[in-house]
Amino acid sequence: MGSSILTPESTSDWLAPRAHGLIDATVQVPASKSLTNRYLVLAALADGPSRLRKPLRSRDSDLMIEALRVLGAGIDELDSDDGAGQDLLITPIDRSAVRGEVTVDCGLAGTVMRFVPPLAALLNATVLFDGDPAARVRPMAPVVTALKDLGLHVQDEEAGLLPFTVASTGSVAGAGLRVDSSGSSQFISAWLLVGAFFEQGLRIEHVGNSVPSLDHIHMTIATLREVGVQVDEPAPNQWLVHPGSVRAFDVAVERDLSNAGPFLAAALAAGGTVRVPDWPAQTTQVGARWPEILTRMGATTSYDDGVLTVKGHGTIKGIDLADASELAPTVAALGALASSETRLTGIGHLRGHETDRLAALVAEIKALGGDAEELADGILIRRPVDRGGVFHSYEDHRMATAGAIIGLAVDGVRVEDIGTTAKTMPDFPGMWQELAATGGA
Ligand SMILES: O=C(O)C1=C[C@@H](OP(=O)(O)O)[C@@H](O)[C@H](O)C1
Ligand SMILES: C=C(OP(=O)(O)O)C(=O)O
Repeated sequence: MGSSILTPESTSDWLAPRAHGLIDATVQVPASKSLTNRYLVLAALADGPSRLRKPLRSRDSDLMIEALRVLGAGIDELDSDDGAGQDLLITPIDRSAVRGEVTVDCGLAGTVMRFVPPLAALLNATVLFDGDPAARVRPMAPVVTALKDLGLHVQDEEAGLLPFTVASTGSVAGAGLRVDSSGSSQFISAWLLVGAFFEQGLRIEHVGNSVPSLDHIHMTIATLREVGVQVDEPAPNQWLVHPGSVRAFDVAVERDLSNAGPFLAAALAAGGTVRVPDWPAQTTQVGARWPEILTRMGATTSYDDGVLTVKGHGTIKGIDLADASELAPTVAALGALASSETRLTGIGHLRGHETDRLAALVAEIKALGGDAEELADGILIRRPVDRGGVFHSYEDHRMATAGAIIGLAVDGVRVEDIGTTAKTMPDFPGMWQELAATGGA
């Protein structure tokens, strides 16, 4: 009888499709999480209604939408011009209104938990911020310290972690902040996004070890400049936001190049060709690095008429790569299939992402027969995986997609909680099955 009983794990695990032949797929990836959530914040503060064309709709963007609604923004859905998607029309927050006590659910979204508390400082409101149990261990101290340094009343029961309450009258003099952003670039982006609304603007200086994910800070600055906010970088690790306003805007949101990563990586994992249309010619997304990374790992890539094409040729080479930021779990999955070592460095802060990604990757690669170890600021993958088994996702969308990549090439990989991919890609399981089916899965 024992053998016929399904354990809870076996009922909820998702058997990753195994591609037995070359794949040949064209994949439309959803819009960028990072751009969608920046545009949402800026639209909520703009001087008139703004329109986001085909933004991301996923758990992280829906948490941001709900947070901004709770704080007084109007957010309505509209059919896109081509009828093939939805746009969002955002009516900004009336900052003169008195809001009283409200609660914001941050889920597990770093962009919500780091970007929205500074916005609350601009309102006459008392806002309780909380999130998933897994969010309650993500680093938040630099946000709380900065709020206090600006003179706001913050009540945090456990110093520097969610949940906490921010009380503001809505007027902040601004001036200068020193922020330790060695744990996340979001600690800088958060203040850049709202600095123009402080009476004197905002001068921000990073103190501490190096700032990770610098591309995301460049994205914040580029986005601010698009909507008329003046931002200077007087010296490395220093930023100056001039007092001003956000011009209402109408923008088509770029596709998410980080989320394109697992699909492009599939061309190497399974062999074959993957095309991603609507690849921007110019972008601030860190995913712009995919052509270079995948070429170094053995693919050939080409870009023509807005379509990025990646072809795999049956071998995967290990890579030495610094500062891969949110691309790291995808590169690690390829590293776990590669014929030589992969060393990813400059990503120590991934220990504070959705889970401790360094520990999680090492544990899961070892569980499938590979060999890997944590480095002070990254991971080293020594030997590829050689068998299937359960690949735990730790409520982390990028761990789940890493398991799916490995499962394309290795029999019997079962990804625990594939639904966690809804954080940024609600249709991932279906899109992945479709891609794998082109390889005979
Ligand atoms: O600002 C953003 O949109 C993000 C910044 C990065 O955070 P870290 O600096 O914590 O890596 C990135 O990894 C995250 O997925 C999104
Ligand atoms: C680190 C990530 O997310 P977050 O925005 O929650 O920090 C990520 O998406 O890889």
